[in-house]
Amino acid sequence: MAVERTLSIIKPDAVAKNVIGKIYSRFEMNGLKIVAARMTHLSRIEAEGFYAVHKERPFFKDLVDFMISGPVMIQVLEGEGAIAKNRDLMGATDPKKAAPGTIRADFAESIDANAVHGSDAPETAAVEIAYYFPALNIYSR
Ligand SMILES: Nc1ncnc2c1ncn2[C@@H]1O[C@H](COP(=O)(O)OP(=O)(O)OP(=O)(O)O)[C@@H](O)[C@H]1O
Repeated sequence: MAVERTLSIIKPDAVAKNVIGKIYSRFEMNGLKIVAARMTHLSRIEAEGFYAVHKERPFFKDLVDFMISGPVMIQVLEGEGAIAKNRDLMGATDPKKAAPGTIRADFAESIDANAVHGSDAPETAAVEIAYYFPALNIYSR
């Protein structure tokens, strides 16, 4: 399987719960390396731009309001099959439907406050990584 990179965001609910380290452990224990990371408090413009594909969806305003409600931790994960592996570790979007042992089953409260984001395909991973990290700030390992 090819080595890939994917964009991960630990959302405001999980940052507020103080579980960044626990989530990072899951990445590391499953062969995903953190090759770039940054804590930030997104502006409304940044969050709207990031989720632009969802702008016609009924939940768009709530999603943006939530993403700017507190600091987030944004990272690039690298590893074999990193995109699918991260999605597996995250679990289903709705934590009530997420498999036991996944990040969302263990740390998320609701479909809005669902602890993490992860890119869903190579094309979106490339766009999302470029959105938050200039290439020169990512270290190959
Ligand atoms: N029906 C919904 N009601 C409220 N919020 C929703 C709903 N569907 C999705 N969302 C929110 O919008 C985010 C993006 O939706 P998407 O369908 O891309 O989910 P995802 O791919 O599982 O999650 P993410 O893109 O955050 O990794 C979700 O993580 C969730 O927080």
